[in-house]
Amino acid sequence: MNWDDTTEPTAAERLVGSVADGEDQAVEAALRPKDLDEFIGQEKVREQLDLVLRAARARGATADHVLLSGAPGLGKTTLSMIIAAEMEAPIRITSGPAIQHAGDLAAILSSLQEGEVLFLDEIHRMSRPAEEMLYMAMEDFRVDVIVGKGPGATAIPLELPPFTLVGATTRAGLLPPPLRDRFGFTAHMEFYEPTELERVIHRSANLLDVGIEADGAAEIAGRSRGTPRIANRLLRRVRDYAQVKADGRITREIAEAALAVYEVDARGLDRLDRAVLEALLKLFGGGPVGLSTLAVAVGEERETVEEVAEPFLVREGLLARTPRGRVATPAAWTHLGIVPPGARATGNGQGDLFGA
Ligand SMILES: Nc1ncnc2c1ncn2[C@@H]1O[C@H](COP(=O)(O)OP(=O)(O)OP(=O)(O)O)[C@@H](O)[C@H]1O
Ligand SMILES: [Mg+2]
Repeated sequence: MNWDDTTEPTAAERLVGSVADGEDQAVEAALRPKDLDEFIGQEKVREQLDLVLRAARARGATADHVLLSGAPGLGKTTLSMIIAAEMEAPIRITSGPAIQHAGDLAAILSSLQEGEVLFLDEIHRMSRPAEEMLYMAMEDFRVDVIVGKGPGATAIPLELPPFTLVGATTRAGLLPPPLRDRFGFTAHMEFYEPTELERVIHRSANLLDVGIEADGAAEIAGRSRGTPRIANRLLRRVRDYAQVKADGRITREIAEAALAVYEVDARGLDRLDRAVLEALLKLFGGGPVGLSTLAVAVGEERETVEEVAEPFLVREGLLARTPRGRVATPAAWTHLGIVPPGARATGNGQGDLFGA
């Protein structure tokens, strides 16, 4: 399998997908917190980063290199911009896939100003030669520029001004250890708690000039899969609904009705997630069942089920991957409101869906 591609497979335009779509990109800049105080949640990361940056400022030095790792939409790009803002330094933004040749990187590095923040998104997707050049740049603030080809090629050493590299990756495990080790500080971003997402939603609603009640924000937060990007996206869709179907104000009822239209359920599962779970429960008695069989049952590609639907179901404790196949957890039966076949003899007063 080719793990080089970090984008999710196409489960076309999922409302609960965590990777940014075009609309997200257009509006996200306006919703980004500008400094550490405004950045919600991630308490540990904020506290540690605050120390790193304060200490550097006090020394009048350039901050150490920072690696940000975490799932899409948790705030890595946002934090990189905050780091630059807190250091009152300019920021240069590029990404691993944009750096094909070591020369591309040399050109960027050699044009950095002293103290500048270089944000290297998707750093795990950089080419090998560029990566090796980066090792030296990070450690010694120096690069060797190769001039000429073949036997006549010579390496010309080039001094660089001190800079701060901020690398971001959704897959820290894919980074070669020599690269990982050259970061002075690594921040692991976690999924957000619902109460934190409520604060994200209130803040965004405020910026978008949308009226929202506490209940309404809580309802959206609970369906946002621990991800600010998804919270902001659901907020925009609920806002649309509130404007068209009501007076524009977001209440719990409005949020529920809007998200029912978009088929995002109370735990943030969408149609695909539910289809997978439903097939597992109804057709295979909760499993174990092989991935391929499950995929055929829901009419999707294996990869779509495995990479798009399953990670969240596993994270939520609704599905388990076992050596014998996929298995539903008790929480899955509860969530879909289906009584497991073995449970009817217990006579606990629940409806018997399977006949007497
Ligand atoms: N802690 C936070 N507080 C408030 N808003 C946040 C926070 N983290 C992220 N956001 C919002 O979520 C959106 C996505 O964040 P961002 O682009 O920084 O994610 P990312 O981790 O860089 O994602 P990707 O891996 O796709 O590049 C932004 O609009 C940002 O405003
Ligand atoms: Mg980003």
